[in-house]
Amino acid sequence: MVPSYGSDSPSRPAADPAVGALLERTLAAIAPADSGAAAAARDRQNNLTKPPGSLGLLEDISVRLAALSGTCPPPLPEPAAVAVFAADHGVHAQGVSAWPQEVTAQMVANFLASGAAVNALAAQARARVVVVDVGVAAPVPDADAAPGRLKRHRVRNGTADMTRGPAMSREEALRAVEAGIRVAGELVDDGSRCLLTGDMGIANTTASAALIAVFTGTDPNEVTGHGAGVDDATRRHKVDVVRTALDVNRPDPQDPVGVVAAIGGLEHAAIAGFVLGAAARRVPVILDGVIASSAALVAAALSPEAVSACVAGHRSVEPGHTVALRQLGLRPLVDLELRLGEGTGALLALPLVQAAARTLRDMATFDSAGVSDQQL
Ligand SMILES: Cc1cc2ncn([C@H]3O[C@H](COP(=O)(O)O)[C@@H](O)[C@H]3O)c2cc1C
Ligand SMILES: O=C(O)c1cccnc1
Repeated sequence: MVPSYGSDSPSRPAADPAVGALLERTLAAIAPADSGAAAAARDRQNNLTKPPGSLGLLEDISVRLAALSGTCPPPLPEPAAVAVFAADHGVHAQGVSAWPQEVTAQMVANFLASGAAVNALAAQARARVVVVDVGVAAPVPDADAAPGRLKRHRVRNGTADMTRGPAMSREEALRAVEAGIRVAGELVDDGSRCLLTGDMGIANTTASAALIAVFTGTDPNEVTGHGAGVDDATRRHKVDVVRTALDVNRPDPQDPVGVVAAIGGLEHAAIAGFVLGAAARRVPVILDGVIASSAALVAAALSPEAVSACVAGHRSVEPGHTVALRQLGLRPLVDLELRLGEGTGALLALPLVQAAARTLRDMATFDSAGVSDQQL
């Protein structure tokens, strides 16, 4: 069936009644974290051969993994897969990026040729890379040239300019969310036990700032950064562009799909779905930078329980990232002053998440090792 684009407003129901059903099923499948498994993990941590609490944040992560899986010890979060969701942005026409829009499609080709930072770091962390075209504005390489590595879920050729009206229709946003859910499900069905978010979309830090401003109620100036390298004057212009987009669309945070349709990107919608899909399958999802965390705000607005599946991989230098993480209640694992995206920060955190599960699973207890647990 050929989907109809651009006809329905984001505040009205989707025109195709089948669109949205997968999202509804996914939201219904997300269950609260298992407090019994969390208590068992906390208890086990306190009986392992180390001073209680000495593994710091790794202990907290191990408890979160147990609560998510409902078992103690939880399964090791491996093998891992990073999904790089790629899309273009109509707001690029407002001069908000230092880079031409074609770079999105060119970088997709680079990902498929294994030449990008995400590929190098995925090789280092032994993670699989899949690239998902949810809305690139130009042709991308033939999927046959990269079997199993390119997933075609293009909803439209980039969004419309959000300073002139909604970036996309509600139906398009739902299609992108459902593409993300599908990708998460396919990766888990293929054996992945840890999912990582990645993004590629020139101008997507502008849409991210708009999403974070709406969901956190923060002034756009506080959440808009330099992205992939704009100067200070252009950053100030980006703030004005975000303000205009909010004035024109008046997004309502009570309607998360409407918000992402109005001022988000297709990759934001898809990453929100990816997070929800991971949560429904009770598989951890490591969030990358500001794009991922702005998309996680959409997911959290649809299902607060979905945050239980999320680990914040890192803190990027984008100011909105810190604001979004605070709202999500997530503490980033590494802070290397990255400002790249693609999934790089999530991949750097992956060995730490795996270490958290492995220490909980593999260490001896005071009893089993015959070590005294009595402190002086
Ligand atoms: C060569 C290149 C590779 C990238 N990989 C990720 N990004 C990152 O930068 C873009 C967002 O920044 P802005 O909003 O300022 O355009 C996104 O594509 C993001 O993934 C890249 C950007 C460039 C130029
Ligand atoms: O925070 C990020 O992930 C980021 C920052 C700048 C450009 N792209 C991504």
